[in-house]
Amino acid sequence: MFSIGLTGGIGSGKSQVADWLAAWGAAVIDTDRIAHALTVPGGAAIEPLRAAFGAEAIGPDGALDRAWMRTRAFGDPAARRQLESVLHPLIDRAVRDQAERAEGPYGVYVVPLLVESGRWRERVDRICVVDCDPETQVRRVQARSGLTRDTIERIMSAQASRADRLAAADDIIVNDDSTDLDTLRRRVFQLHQAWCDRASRPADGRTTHG
Ligand SMILES: CC(C)(COP(=O)(O)OP(=O)(O)OC[C@H]1O[C@@H](n2cnc3c(N)ncnc32)[C@H](O)[C@@H]1O)[C@@H](O)C(=O)NCCC(=O)NCCS
Ligand SMILES: Nc1ncnc2c1ncn2[C@@H]1O[C@H](COP(=O)(O)OP(=O)(O)OP(=O)(O)O)[C@@H](O)[C@H]1O
Repeated sequence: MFSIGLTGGIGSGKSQVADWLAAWGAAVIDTDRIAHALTVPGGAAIEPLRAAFGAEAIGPDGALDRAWMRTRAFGDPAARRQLESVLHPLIDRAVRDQAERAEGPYGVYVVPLLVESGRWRERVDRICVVDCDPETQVRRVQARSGLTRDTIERIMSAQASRADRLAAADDIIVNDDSTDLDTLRRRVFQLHQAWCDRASRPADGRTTHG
């Protein structure tokens, strides 16, 4: 299936873009959602995380204590690597399972750490970056979650720079401070049409008429 890797920094607007693409029929596989599903009570990552980080990592309800883990993961690179070494193989397996069942004109993998991981370039046909200035990222995430500026900046500094992300992009969706939701939706719809068109052509890119 023709596939897009959709990425962008925290608060750039990936989920908003992915929600529209899913509503228009694309097969969306979201690694953030998978990561959340793995860490609910009884999720496949709970016992491995308890073993790696101790009982404190798991809340009284049996779910990952996200605030506890956020403080560790974005305060200490070694803790973040340990968390990723537990979660990323499980996320990868779930992505492959979902991809086998995916149906639609094309597939979209939503991957916050796509540029950072380096493994996605050969797995997707195009990389699409949702681009946003850092100040707008902070403002949006504060409005959405109430996290402090300091925490948001720590998360941003654990991610690829805006320049590195843009350098990896085949397609760019501008979603900066001056972009309202209607404008964003129009930009995303144009790309959706281009991808549907591209996906319906043979792999060598030729179009057959008549
Ligand atoms: C540390 C955790 C518990 C914090 O949970 P919290 O509910 O605060 O954040 P949430 O999971 O909704 O992530 C919000 C955003 O943070 C960023 N982020 C998450 N994990 C990472 C990471 N390892 N490195 C850099 N940025 C990250 C992404 O932009 C993500 O969209 C959580 O982010 C987590 O489990 N991360 C490890 C899994 C992972 O690497 N996920 C990202 C891609 S699959
Ligand atoms: N152009 C826009 N105008 C107004 N609000 C927006 C715009 N783009 C995104 N938002 C809002 O900003 C917040 C962040 O967007 P979204 O959750 O889609 O980002 P994300 O890239 O998925 O973030 P994360 O990496 O944290 O998962 C959301 O509350 C979303 O509704």
